[in-house]
Amino acid sequence: MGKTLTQKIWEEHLVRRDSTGEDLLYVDLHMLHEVNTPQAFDSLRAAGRTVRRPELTVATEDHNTPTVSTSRAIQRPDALEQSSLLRSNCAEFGVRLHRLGEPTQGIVHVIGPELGLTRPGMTIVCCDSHTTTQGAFGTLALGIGTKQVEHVLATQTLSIRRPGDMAVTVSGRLPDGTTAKDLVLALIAQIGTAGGQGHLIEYRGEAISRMSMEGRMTLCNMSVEAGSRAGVVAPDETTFDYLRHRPGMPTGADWAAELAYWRTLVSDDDATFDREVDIDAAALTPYVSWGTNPAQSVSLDGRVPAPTAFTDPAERTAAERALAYMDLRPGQLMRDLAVDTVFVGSCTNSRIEDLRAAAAVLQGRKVADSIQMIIVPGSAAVRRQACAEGLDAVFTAAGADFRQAAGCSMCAALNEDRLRPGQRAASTSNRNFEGRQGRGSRTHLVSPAVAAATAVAGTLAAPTDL
Ligand SMILES: CC(C)[C@H](C(=O)O)[C@@H](O)C(=O)O
Ligand code: SF4
Repeated sequence: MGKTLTQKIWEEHLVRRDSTGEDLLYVDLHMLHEVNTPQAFDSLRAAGRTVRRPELTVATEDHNTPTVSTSRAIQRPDALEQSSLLRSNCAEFGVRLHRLGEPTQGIVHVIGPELGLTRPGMTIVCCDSHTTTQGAFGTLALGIGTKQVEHVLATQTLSIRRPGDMAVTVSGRLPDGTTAKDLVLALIAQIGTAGGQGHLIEYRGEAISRMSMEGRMTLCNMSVEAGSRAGVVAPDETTFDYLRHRPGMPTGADWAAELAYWRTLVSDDDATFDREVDIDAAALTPYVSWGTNPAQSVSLDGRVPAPTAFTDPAERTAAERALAYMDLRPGQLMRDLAVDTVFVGSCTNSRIEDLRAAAAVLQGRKVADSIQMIIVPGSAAVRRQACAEGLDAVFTAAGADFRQAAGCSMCAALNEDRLRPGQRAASTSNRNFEGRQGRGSRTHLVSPAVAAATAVAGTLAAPTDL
């Protein structure tokens, strides 16, 4: 019987299978950031162990770091402690750390691909749920917890039960102005936040083949918001073109050999999936979230739903609670909702293509007086590229605040960038949970183009509304 892409990668990395059904997988790349890691290093030290493969372990500073300047000190004492522990732990155990201020620093899921660390067929783990992002390269990229981080540090292996395979086939083409972000919000609205639970999602179909690497990363990034352990896209010419000139890529015959292997990383025609979902790309429109989980999303053309529209009692209760928290009434037009803040950033949408999309809308326009717009690059390299293309001038002329330093920023409000209680944001991030962008904050998840159009209009808007 044929194999799926994830089966192929899994088998290639299988060290052994134990009697309980747990598999021990070899890990090709272990990524770290300041959150969730101090305890793992403490336990490692207490057990008298070292990092088994420091050269396959890479760290960056992203969650707690300031964005106004690379030289600003971290303000929150606990965040400062976490960050200094990452620095001392990396120094002690010989792990390469991409520090704030270095040209290679950035959000962990943004720098992996950028630095050529992420390659098809690899297993990648990181102490962060959105590690799924890197599945866009045909890698098995999994988020892990602190206990597992310690295990991987010590052994370079991960103990894990194999999830099922799920195919999401997106046929047809996305209409102009509808992006990977809209697709993934529509998908999660359709299948729910548990729709991918117990599965690894493979995205396939014409719309995926036509999608840029940035778009595929956005899609795979939010796979975890559908409850899935990972999202993957089979590598193709788009992937190879993205990787060809990355640092450390092989050249000549070695590149040809890599390519030949990477081309085998596709699901066989007769491979079977445990669950299949089909989506018609042509029927999609820009999507926005109205509630407090990503599944509570509708078309921008739509209205805030009434809780009575949900037949499932749990969903109805969740909708009631979300409307109260978000201060919304059933029937309100999404386009009528005014926001205070627009945030373009996060590992979902902070890459160069996202910044270009925002700049294309802001070009020759002004951010509304009522709005604060902040744009935070996903990495120092994205910022340099944006400046080289003159996007910084577009942002500044429009009245947006293009931050100096890369990081997670207002996505999770672990640094100083946060909303005040009751403030409403259009945000290109991936989570709209209660309090996610600061205590009492209200988040509407959107694409970069919708974010920028909203900044100009003052209310949720698409570029075509301007
Ligand atoms: C802090 C980190 C562990 C967390 C995650 O795992 O995703 C964060 O990145 C998030 O997005 O909520
Ligand atoms: S940008 Fe947001 S979602 Fe991504 S890793 Fe940082 S906090 Fe998590």
